[in-house]
Amino acid sequence: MNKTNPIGIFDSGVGGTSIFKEVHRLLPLEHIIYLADSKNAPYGERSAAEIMELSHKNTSKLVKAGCKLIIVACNTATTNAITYLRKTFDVPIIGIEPAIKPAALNSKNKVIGILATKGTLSSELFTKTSDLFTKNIEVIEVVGKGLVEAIEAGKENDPVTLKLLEKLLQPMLAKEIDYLVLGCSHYPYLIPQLKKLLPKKVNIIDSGRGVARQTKIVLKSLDLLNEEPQFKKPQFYTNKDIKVLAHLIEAGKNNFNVSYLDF
Ligand SMILES: N[C@@H](CCC(=O)O)C(=O)O
Repeated sequence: MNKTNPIGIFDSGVGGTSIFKEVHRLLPLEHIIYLADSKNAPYGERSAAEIMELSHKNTSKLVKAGCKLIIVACNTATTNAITYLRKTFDVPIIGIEPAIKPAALNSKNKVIGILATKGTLSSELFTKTSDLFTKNIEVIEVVGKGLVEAIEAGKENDPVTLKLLEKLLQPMLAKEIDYLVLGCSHYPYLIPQLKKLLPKKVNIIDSGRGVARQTKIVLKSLDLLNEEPQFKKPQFYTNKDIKVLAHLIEAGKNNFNVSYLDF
């Protein structure tokens, strides 16, 4: 494998672009190929077998494109399929999991909230991690049903989305959480709306920076970090609508390529 080969990132849709941004910020010399499987979103309501099959399809495409490392920028795909992917593909694979550990360690109230998909919250991997770090912590888990669809449709500011968000936060507000963990890579796109609905003392955390840092560590350890200037623009592919994706990554302002691809 060559240092100049691309990093491959996939998500069930546009949400993983929140992870892409952190990776691109930390590793600007890396060429990145991003797959948005928006046609099959949301993954969170699918069975573990379906999530594995879709994750296999996406990883296979990125491996065939010569990617030197794959980032599963989707909590639902990571928690349901990463063990299988690592067994199946001979390429380093980095996943994303809800940042429960820092929330649990830093919570003063000892009550934290986690907003994620049904697929993530019901996965074995999530349950194991959560049990490990939340011994003396109350965890209020809420399935963000409907939020991925809203973001995929570019409706973050729609009154229906805001009402839904308000309803989803109710159980967490009632228990006075002081940390909200965003356990889905789509949700960082709702941070401005969440800030308006939550008291100031509530810290909102996601896993984007951690994934970027981990990517750098792994590439360095394998001597695969690209150190040469590189002129290839990050390449995004979607199998649905390019408009929302282009808007989220500000493709007009940034020098990014967005194309339609049937995959
Ligand atoms: N990006 C989402 C995928 C959710 C979905 O498609 O339901 C995640 O991190 O879980």
